[in-house]
Amino acid sequence: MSFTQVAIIGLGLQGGSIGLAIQQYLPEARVTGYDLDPATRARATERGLCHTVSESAEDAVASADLVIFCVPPGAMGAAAAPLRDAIPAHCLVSDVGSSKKAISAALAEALPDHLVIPAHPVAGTENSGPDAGFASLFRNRWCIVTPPEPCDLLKLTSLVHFWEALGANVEIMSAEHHDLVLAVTSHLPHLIAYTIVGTASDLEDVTQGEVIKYSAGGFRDFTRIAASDPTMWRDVFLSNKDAVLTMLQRFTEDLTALQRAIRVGDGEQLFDHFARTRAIRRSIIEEGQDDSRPDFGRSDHDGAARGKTKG
Ligand SMILES: NC(=O)c1ccc[n+]([C@@H]2O[C@H](COP(=O)([O-])OP(=O)(O)OC[C@H]3O[C@@H](n4cnc5c(N)ncnc54)[C@H](O)[C@@H]3O)[C@@H](O)[C@H]2O)c1
Ligand SMILES: O=C(O)C(=O)C[C@]1(C(=O)O)C=C[C@@H](O)C=C1
Repeated sequence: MSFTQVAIIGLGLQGGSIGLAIQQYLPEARVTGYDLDPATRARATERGLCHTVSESAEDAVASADLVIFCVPPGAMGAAAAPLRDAIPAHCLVSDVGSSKKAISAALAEALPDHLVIPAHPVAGTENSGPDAGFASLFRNRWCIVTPPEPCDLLKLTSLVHFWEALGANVEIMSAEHHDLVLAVTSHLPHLIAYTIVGTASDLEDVTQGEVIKYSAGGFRDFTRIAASDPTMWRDVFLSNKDAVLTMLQRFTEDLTALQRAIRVGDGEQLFDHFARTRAIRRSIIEEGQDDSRPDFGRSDHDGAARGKTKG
């Protein structure tokens, strides 16, 4: 079974990219959308992110067979609850939230009469809002699906096929496992970037502006990540608190070990550690997951995707 009427709630980076990707890769499907922000709805209409941008969420979902919530993690429940009666009974509900356990619970509570199969496309940029989306965002990227137990196998298969049609490689796992893995591969790196950029900025008083002025490659990479949307990332950390704190504890211990190696002059430990991490980077590139190459997976990127950072 393939979806013929997809409704997207939230028309920023993720919602806009899904809308454009459906129009490009699933031309037989119709896509409707809604965003709480009237300016975003207007811009979504101008950019053609959906076939129809509705003036109410109820209208957007009225004849949907798939509804995807693409709002910040902390807004999922509030966006879904008023739609309990408006979403057709047979319609599958999903989302794209960056954490899964808390969001799955919020959606299940808001929509107790519907089947909710949460998902997380591990694909994004530091940009947000209706100008940020592009059709090829999901190509060659992972999309992690975290079905409830038990789960309607036909609907699960349809959701997997949907993401594959948009170009993603789909992996299925539990919400708990997702949250642990993403805490270390995505959430912690963002926390580190937010910290180092804040620290460097605070140090500006001491260095009279030189930290920012002379910052080259390494720091610039951190500033890209630290420009990510504050609302979304506040919600990510609050909704994946336990896993992030577990990983942060481990990270702090490892950092302290390196700190000690520097203090006692243990060059061998430093060299061994850096050699190991360099090998990890190289294996990522060999697996074709390096997105530092220009236009990787973004060949039909329409230029608007590097839209301004919101927030
Ligand atoms: N940005 C990324 O790199 C990335 C990657 C994967 C998943 N995600 C997840 O995708 C979701 C959306 O992120 P994004 O980057 O597209 O954010 P975004 O800020 O670009 O878009 C979110 C949109 O949701 C709208 N919104 C907020 N509350 C709403 C409500 N109650 N009803 C309708 N619309 C509402 C906002 O007006 C905004 O336009 C988040 O849950 C995030 O965790 C983000
Ligand atoms: O490429 C980036 O800018 C991202 O931060 C994307 C990224 C990630 O950490 O990999 C961010 C959050 C997500 O939920 C998924 C993807």
